[in-house]
Amino acid sequence: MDAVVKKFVPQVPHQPGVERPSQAEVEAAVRTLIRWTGDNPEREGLLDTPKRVAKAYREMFGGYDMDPVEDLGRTFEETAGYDGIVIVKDIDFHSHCEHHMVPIIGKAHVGYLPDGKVVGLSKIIRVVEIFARRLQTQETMTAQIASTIQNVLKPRGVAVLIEAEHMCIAMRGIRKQGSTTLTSSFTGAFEDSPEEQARFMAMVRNGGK
Ligand SMILES: Nc1nc2c(ncn2[C@@H]2O[C@H](COP(=O)(O)OP(=O)(O)OP(=O)(O)O)[C@@H](O)[C@H]2O)c(=O)[nH]1
Ligand SMILES: [Zn+2]
Repeated sequence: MDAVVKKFVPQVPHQPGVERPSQAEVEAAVRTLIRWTGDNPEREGLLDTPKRVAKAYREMFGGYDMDPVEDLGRTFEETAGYDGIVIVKDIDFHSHCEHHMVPIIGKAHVGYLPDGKVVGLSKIIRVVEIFARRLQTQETMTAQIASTIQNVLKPRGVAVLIEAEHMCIAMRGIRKQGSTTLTSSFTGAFEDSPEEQARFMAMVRNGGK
């Protein structure tokens, strides 16, 4: 995990060298997929579907047009000296697996140890959203959230735990419902300290009780 975190460079909105197709090209591609299912794209109920799918894709994959660095740039230093752990837990997300382009549905838990400044809590949620709204593996998404917060906010450490169900496992292939995949990424003080990791995990599990 460490190697992934160190290699990651916050991504520019579009992948370099990728040019977006035209609306007509996307709609034609959706008509092709409809024919691949065995249905008829010319029947009435499917006539507007290519347009709807193109619009839905722009929304579900809107993370390529968003920059997490911007959101994390707005910080506050007036915290009355608070330097304890901050955790935003149970952040629901929907992503899509990069292998099958079907949903990954889960929750992210993100914690950090401030170093003189904190960030708006909604910005942590936005970072999760931005990486979720891209084609992903769960491991990559976990590492991207941790390393982006570490690199931009520069706290003493970041902890990310993601638990998710992959529809490519539930709906097709092995067709196993209800399995949950857990991934975690730790940077800074969390990376070096099993006690800090355990404290994060306990607070996520028990809400700090
Ligand atoms: N590591 C990892 N694997 C994932 C993730 N999402 C899906 N996968 C797996 O990616 C693998 C792709 O395997 P392949 O053998 O290339 O593709 P496939 O023939 O469709 O595989 P099956 O799903 O086993 O039918 C599968 O084992 C999926 O379960 C993820 O987020 N992380
Ligand atoms: Zn998949």
